[in-house]
Amino acid sequence: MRRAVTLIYNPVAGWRRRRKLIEVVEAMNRRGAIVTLRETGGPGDAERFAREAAEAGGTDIVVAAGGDGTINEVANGLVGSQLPLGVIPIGTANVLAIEIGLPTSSDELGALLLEGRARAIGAGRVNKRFFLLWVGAGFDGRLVHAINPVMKRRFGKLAFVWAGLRQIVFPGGPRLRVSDGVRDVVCGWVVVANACHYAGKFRLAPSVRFEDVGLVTLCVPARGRLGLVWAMIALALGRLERARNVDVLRGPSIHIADDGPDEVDPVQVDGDDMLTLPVDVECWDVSKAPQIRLVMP
Ligand SMILES: Nc1ncnc2c1ncn2[C@@H]1O[C@H](COP(=O)(O)OP(=O)(O)OP(=O)(O)O)[C@@H](O)[C@H]1O
Repeated sequence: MRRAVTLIYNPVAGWRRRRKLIEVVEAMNRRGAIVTLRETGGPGDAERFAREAAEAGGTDIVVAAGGDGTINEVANGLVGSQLPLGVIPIGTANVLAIEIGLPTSSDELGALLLEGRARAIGAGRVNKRFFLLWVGAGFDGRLVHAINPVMKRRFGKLAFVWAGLRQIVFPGGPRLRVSDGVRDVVCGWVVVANACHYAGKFRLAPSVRFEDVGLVTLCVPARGRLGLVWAMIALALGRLERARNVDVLRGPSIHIADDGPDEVDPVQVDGDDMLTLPVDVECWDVSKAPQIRLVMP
């Protein structure tokens, strides 16, 4: 059983879910764990805290308490160490928690973090940075870039809906060129997925299982209003991956670039506005080192 827990907490993640965090910490304390809390003050802190915990030693697990962006940072900080990564999902969308089926009961989650098995997971790398869920450009890169953090904190998922509607009403995103070395596709929205779920419980890529090796790249034509509305409906129905006008690439390395005039095109990584085009994405399966070890049910 793990006893020494480093808890990296993002106080601005999520939407009124602090109660959940307290309950899980209490559940771990009841089982004899000693929890050291580190609160982030801005982007980059979670990754640095995780790296410091790994270098200092004396901790059995590093737990990310926040949303998918915080988990991404902690995972990147732990890469190369043998320390397991645990998750307390208190973010806005919490897609990783849905994907791996984390228990919703705080007591069960506390027990899992201390006693659950840590498994090496397949992931992806984008411009040498690890991601667990997806990399997106075009429609969702712009959407995440446009989200106002104050609105997100205040209105939670509604902030995404609002930003999405704005993208649909005022379309005109970049033309993207996506290549896996074999095929070259031009589209308006691309998502490279290591997970099935997307933006909550939507099933973006039903053929992907988080536990399995491999990335799936969906190239969606959506640029104009009608195309975007169609893509949202297909996403809501879980049909995007199988739609006839969506090109699906399964190669292990993907290059994404702007096909139009020079613009700065934002790229979302695990739901955070993190990079700009062009990007190189590669599959990082469990046979490669270093690894990320995640505590999963
Ligand atoms: N004290 C802070 N002030 C402002 N931003 C912070 C602070 N600490 C961390 N951040 C940044 O907050 C961003 C959002 O965090 P995170 O993704 O975990 O939450 P979320 O967006 O609410 O959840 P989700 O990704 O599940 O929708 C991250 O990019 C992180 O770097």
